[in-house]
Amino acid sequence: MVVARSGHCGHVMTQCCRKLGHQLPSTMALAWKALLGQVKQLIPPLDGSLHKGQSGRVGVLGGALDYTGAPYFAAISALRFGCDLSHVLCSPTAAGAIKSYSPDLIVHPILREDAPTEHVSSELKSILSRLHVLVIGPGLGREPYMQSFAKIALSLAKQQGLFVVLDADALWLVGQDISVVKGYRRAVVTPNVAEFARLSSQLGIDPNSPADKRAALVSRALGGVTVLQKGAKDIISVDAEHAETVFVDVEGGLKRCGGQGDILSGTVGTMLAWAKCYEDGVFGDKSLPTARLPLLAAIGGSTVTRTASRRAFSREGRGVVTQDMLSEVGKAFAETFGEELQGKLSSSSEEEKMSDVKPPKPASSRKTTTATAPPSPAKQPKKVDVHLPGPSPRSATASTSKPESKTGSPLTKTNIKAIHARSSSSISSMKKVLDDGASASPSSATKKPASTVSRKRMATPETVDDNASVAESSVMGGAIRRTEAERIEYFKNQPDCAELEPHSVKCTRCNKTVSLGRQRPYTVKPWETHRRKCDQKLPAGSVIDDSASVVASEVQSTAGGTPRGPRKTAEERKAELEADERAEKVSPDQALCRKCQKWIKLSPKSPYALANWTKHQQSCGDEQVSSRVATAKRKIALVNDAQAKTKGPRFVECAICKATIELVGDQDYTLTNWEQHKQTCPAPSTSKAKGKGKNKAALPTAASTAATDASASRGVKRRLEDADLEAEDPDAREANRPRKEGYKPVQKEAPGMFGWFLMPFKAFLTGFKESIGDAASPEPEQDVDEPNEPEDRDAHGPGPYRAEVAPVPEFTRWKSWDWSQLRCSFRAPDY
Ligand SMILES: NC(=O)C1=CN([C@@H]2O[C@H](COP(=O)(O)OP(=O)(O)OC[C@H]3O[C@@H](n4cnc5c(N)ncnc54)[C@H](OP(=O)(O)O)[C@@H]3O)[C@@H](O)[C@H]2O)[C@@H](O)CC1
Ligand SMILES: Nc1ncnc2c1ncn2[C@@H]1O[C@H](COP(=O)(O)OP(=O)(O)OP(=O)(O)O)[C@@H](O)[C@H]1O
Repeated sequence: MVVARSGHCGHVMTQCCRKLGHQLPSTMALAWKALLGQVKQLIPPLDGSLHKGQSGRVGVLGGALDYTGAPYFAAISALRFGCDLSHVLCSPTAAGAIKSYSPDLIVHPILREDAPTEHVSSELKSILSRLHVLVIGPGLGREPYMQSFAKIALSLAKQQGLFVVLDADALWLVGQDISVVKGYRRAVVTPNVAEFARLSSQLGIDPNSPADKRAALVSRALGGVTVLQKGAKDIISVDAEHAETVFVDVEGGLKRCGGQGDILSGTVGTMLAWAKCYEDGVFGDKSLPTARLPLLAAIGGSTVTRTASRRAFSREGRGVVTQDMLSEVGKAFAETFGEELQGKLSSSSEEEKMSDVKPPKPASSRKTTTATAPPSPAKQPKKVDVHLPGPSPRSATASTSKPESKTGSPLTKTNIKAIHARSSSSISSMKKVLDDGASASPSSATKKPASTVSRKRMATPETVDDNASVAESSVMGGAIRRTEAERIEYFKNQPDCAELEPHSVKCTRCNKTVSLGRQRPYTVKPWETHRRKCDQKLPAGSVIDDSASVVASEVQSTAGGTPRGPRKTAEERKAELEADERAEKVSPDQALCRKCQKWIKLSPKSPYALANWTKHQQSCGDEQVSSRVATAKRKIALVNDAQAKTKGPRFVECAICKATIELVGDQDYTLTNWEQHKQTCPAPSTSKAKGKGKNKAALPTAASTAATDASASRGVKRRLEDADLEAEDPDAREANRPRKEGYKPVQKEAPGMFGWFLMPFKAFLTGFKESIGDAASPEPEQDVDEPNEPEDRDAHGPGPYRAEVAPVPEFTRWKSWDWSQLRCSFRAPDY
């Protein structure tokens, strides 16, 4: 492993060759571990706390007639790596095959060669809005229509701020038009040898430049896009404000069967999906700067993919195929990041499961010949005993009662030292990591699982990091001791501190006095603990560690937060609230949210307190949650709109004038244009259609609209077309219609005395006959509008489907009733 990192004004390069294994200077090993530790911070906890989708929703765009394996490999490896949902967006020519490979994949055959671009675009937009990352390229091919859809998808992904991986034929697209990705730093390109050579020459990179610097040059030429140059060693480089290059030469398999690059794109994709969740605050502490997330994701994906390749090759040797790698991905993950991150239940059954994750057999007992894969000590599975990544502040807080962080890293004093070795700011270079790491003894860095001793220690502020700086503790729970003067200085630099006393300090944020303990003056730990709690109570966007950490400020800038300066006065808060466009009305103790029209209570104590408001805006502005409900409501409105003949998320066809109205807006089913059209349509209202003859045929019923809704855009046939309605009695569907002139009331004689007596029994019999008739009616089903496919119902929720009532049998049928039929009809159905 070689890690190089350079700033603009200097160049720091440290070599750490993993091939030397135990001979490595401990500092080098620690550098790699520190890097992996940062990667680990992107791994979501596997403790049941997250719901479906929060561990990543990955999309793979690719798959045409020739290539069905590539998108499958990418999408399934994303799942095997640990994402929750994996979608494939492909051509219908590939969809059937991909679906048949795995029921775990969600396959959207939307890239139809003959489909209007705007329809595909609208469908892409809808799907992309549900993803965390889009991998473009595996099996994409170079047919113009696939390339053009890929271009649209990339542009939509950029609009939505998605992370993207560009692989295989998507790199062809990039080569044709560099501007599609230039400057988009949430992209990772993963060229193989041939693709890299092509891309470099397209970008005008000097072919005589040093081979290990070319990835950086490509990254720079692409405006800071992360480059993962695949090869005997993977070179991962980003060259933007800060330049960083990481060489991953973790041992891979010896066979280069096709599809391994697709696996890599899937694993990097999942890491990026996690990065998105991390960035959104779903888990973790947001301490990693956004700018580094693609690089870290690439390191994680590359390391695990190569390890999976090695494991599969160890099993199968020359006969290895890419499919063999799939079952190794999870194990390679455990090998890379530690088994505890692969998920552990407390039950013994689960321990059995985890015991499957065995290190490969010693070389002598491996299937592969030792001649082709001679194992060296360094090539033994890497056992990550040291957990360098800092637990999130939350986990660290929790550690008093629970010795392991959320991500499972045991918190020992050794670890804390090692954790401290990790750079806490983007200014600090890998050199700092190495220097710090050097001070930690290698033996201590490689042993000691979490012990009760360390747990106990963790619980005692004095013995742990009562003096750690906020930057250090928030990032890694560091442990350094400071003099009293330094501690006082530390408090002075805290923007939320007031009324500092040796054993107490006031938090201006919550107005509480925080006790600093009696043991030592100006102890930092209790204050930090308080701050973390205080931070958690406030929305994530405003939880900014403004203690001068560049990391924090970078995170803050990406989270769109504003730094917390000195406490604002009521006047200032009022001004801020009034200037906030999202607030329609403002009063000292409440504000009306323009978006959801709810009054948000501020604080009864302090006027114009902003915490609740900010909190509300976060959830109200949460596209994922609220917009889905709103979209569903708009869709239902459209489904029940008789004037909407066919409809999709981005268009409606008017049943009257047959015009197709484009639904323009950020969200699907934005009905503004449609409502406008209804106002101006030649025969706009439903009432006109009713009974007047000329327009009525154009209006399908709500029921038929519902039945055809989701299928309409997908070309599924509709049953009740206009023609059917025309044939029907025009009045047949009106509930209350006036009697016509020809109406004659039914003439019936009044029953006699005995008749009155029998009446209830007759009524009962009639009802009974009818119900039997319904149940046993041998009539075949007639022209029943099939409800939407179950898939559609699942996707869009229940709609107003038409209830079909079987025709009531005639009395003649009752007369010739065969009781044996009755018995049959009541038999439980034979499934
Ligand atoms: N099962 C499936 O469905 C799979 C589908 N796949 C999909 O296929 C599509 C095309 O992808 P591709 O990489 O095969 O490019 P392609 O244009 O055929 O290669 C052009 C020429 O470049 C060279 N060359 C390639 N790689 C090289 C290397 N690493 N190192 C050195 N040279 C290398 C080599 O030329 P040579 O020099 O050997 O003549 C090769 O003939 C893409 O969509 C991909 O996703 C694959 O993922 C595999 C599994
Ligand atoms: N010589 C090598 N030794 C070890 N690992 C390698 C070597 N070359 C590539 N790899 C690894 O194999 C994986 C796929 O790289 P490769 O160059 O085969 O991609 P690709 O050609 O795009 O694959 P695909 O066949 O899916 O298109 C990467 O993880 C890479 O690290």
